Amino acid sequence: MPKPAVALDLLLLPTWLVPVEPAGVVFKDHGLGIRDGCIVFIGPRAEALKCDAAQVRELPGMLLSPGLINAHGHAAMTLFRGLADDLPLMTWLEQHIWPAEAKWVDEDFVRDGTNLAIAEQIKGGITCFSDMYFYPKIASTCVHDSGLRAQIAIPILDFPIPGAASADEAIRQGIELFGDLKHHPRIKVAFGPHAPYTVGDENLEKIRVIAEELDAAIHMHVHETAFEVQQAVDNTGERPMARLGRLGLLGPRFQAVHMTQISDEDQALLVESNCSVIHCPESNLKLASGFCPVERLWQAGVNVALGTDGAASNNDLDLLGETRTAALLAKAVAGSATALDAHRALRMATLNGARALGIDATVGSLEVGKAADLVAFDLSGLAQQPIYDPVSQLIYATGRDCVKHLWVGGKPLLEDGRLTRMDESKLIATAQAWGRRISGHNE
Ligand SMILES: CSC[C@H]1O[C@@H](n2cnc3c(O)ncnc32)[C@H](O)[C@@H]1O
Ligand SMILES: [Zn+2]
Repeated sequence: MPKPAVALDLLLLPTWLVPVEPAGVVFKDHGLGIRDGCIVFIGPRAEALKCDAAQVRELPGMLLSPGLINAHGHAAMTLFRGLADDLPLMTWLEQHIWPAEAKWVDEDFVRDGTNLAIAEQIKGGITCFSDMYFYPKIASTCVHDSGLRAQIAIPILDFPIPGAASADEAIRQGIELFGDLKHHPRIKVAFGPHAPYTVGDENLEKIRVIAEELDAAIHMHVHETAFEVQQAVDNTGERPMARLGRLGLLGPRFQAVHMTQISDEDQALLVESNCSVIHCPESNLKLASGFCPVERLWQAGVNVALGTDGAASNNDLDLLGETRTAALLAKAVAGSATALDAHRALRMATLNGARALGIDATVGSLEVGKAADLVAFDLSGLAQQPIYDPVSQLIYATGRDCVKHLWVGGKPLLEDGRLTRMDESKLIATAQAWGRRISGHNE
């Protein structure tokens, strides 16, 4: 008896298929089949063509990979892009960004800024992002409407913030949003204590208890600069990582963003507790914050994911570019050209991000059974020729302008470089109107 043909909604036939898992593999002339939003088939082209596909899409000259995962950012800060450049972290935050946020951030700002960030990220090959910003309920509505996947981290500080008069209020809102979105297929809610220098022990303990009860992730800026660590040691005699360990916050659900300062004791804590580190190399470079020792962490077994940080400290949400920066910087920091090779860099931008966000059973690699979160990069242009290793070409010689198509859960959000659900000219006009208002040029 001949086997019945596999039924597919969509069959994709790229020149190269990079599954990320197994590591280091490139399949040439293979097909990937999607049914009900999931990957149900991966195999040689000849086998793929035997499937019973409702739609077949040839992708000549294209590399199909898992969608990129931007594991740290502040989406609505796109509207502050370029507002305060070339400054160190604390001057940038205390003298420019926090006053601007106090003046401008409201629900409309977050809606417009988040939609702009979502569109930029889709066009850049990102299928999932982590957001940590004010009015998280608004951001989650934007994500829901867009079709993208996201982790929404509830911002918590010891002082009032836009949308929450106290840390207790922010935590209450977080619990409510967590409950509302518990069964959402694309959105996960996490808790986002801002940083060790803005959240005291009392609130950190509350967050630990609630995150434990809900099995929720904790997403936090940690050890971003040497100044942060030195100030904590001077004031308390304890490094922030040691403090977080003592308070019981560290564990596999803990996402430590930045980590440019890592002593042997800090590294041991990361390894023992199985935390993820989220590396934001361009923000760290631009604010002169320091260098995360990515290769050392990777060799020690720490899961290192990648983030852009907000557009006010980067100044773009280009995770492909960020991956290139990470790969180059890792070599300089390790003093070794073999550090973070192109294949591992792509893994960091995909599967490691999924693992950090606790969604690696669903996304992060091209495997049968996972959701069809995919990006197709066009490598047929002259700047990519000739092609010896398509992954090397993607990381070292390709820009986000080569992103052609993108799917989340099998749904197309980008077709031939065009957004399918968002109006690009409206997004640009809205951002420009905010720019005129913020810069005081609003006649
Ligand atoms: C509570 S999250 C939003 C809060 O964080 C600020 N922020 C943006 N980028 C950074 C960074 O790199 N380090 C510390 N804080 C940052 C943002 O402006 C909001 O106030
Ligand atoms: Zn940040």
